[in-house]
Amino acid sequence: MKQYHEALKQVLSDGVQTTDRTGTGTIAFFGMQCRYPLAEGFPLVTTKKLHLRSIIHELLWFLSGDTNIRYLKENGVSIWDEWADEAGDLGPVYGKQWRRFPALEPTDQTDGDIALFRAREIDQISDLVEMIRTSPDSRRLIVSAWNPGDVPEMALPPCHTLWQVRILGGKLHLQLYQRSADMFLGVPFNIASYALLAHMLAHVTGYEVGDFVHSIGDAHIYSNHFEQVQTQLARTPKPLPQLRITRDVSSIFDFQFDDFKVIGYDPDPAIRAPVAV
Ligand SMILES: Nc1nc(=O)c2c([nH]1)NC[C@@H]1CN(c3ccc(C(=O)N[C@@H](CCC(=O)O)C(=O)O)cc3)CN21
Ligand SMILES: O=c1ccn([C@H]2C[C@H](O)[C@@H](COP(=O)(O)O)O2)c(=O)[nH]1
Repeated sequence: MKQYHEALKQVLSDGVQTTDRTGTGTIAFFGMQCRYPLAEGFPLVTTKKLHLRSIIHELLWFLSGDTNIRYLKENGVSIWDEWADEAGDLGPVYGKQWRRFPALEPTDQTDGDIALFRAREIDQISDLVEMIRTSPDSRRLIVSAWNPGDVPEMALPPCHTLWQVRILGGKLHLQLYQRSADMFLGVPFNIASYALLAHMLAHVTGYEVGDFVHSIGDAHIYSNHFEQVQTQLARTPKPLPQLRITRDVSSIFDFQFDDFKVIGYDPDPAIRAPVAV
């Protein structure tokens, strides 16, 4: 995970102090890209202990189309608690947009001089897997969580905004555009989550895993994470663990928590930090 350490160092050295929505204050650097060749190992940060459990459950929850934190809570995952309402709802966030992106289809009917449209929902994940199978040379393999019409209804507008898959040389590559990145708390989760997604997609479509490319808009370190970042940067990254999918799964929606094993993860101790809400 040298790339992640380099990214933290770049924010510290080239970033600019700024205010932000949460009132915490950050050092921010705009526009960066890191590449993680997934064949070299699973990109799980080793210089602090990460809960892969939370990461796996969160991804399965996105893929199921759920936007209520009930499933996460039942599985001991608390990372979304601060943003949910009393009923546990987050509004039309990732799960909704990935699986049921709202769209309007024109009809040839009218009501007086008003044109009538039919409401439909686009399952971007099913469509993506289908497109990988039928047009593997496509440059249009895109999933968007950013839906301007729904943003006002969301507890938090999507940070991981849009991602693209590309099949090249028998390998499945995945690039994420993340508009806003909490480099200390969120980013280690985001890297592992999208690397896991690339493994899952490669598994169900029969490709080798290629690179995970992480493109970031606003890369920031919160002012109450500076000490933690120094502690982490003083540690030396260890060899990466390996991810094994232990069952032959044919649908992207059939994965279960127990299908994933991480071998050889030997992290340094966890580093606690407050999350900016
Ligand atoms: N400011 C901020 N940063 C984020 O990373 C973030 C948000 N807000 N809002 C929505 C989600 C929630 N995410 C979170 C929230 C908390 C942790 C966190 O506290 N991580 C701890 C412990 C995690 C655990 O319980 O497993 C860590 O040490 O990594 C991580 C990601 C990522 N996102
Ligand atoms: O997956 C995630 C989700 C959220 N974040 C961080 C990035 C920012 O620190 C906040 C969101 O605040 P905005 O004002 O909406 O940008 O959450 C993350 O890093 N990863």
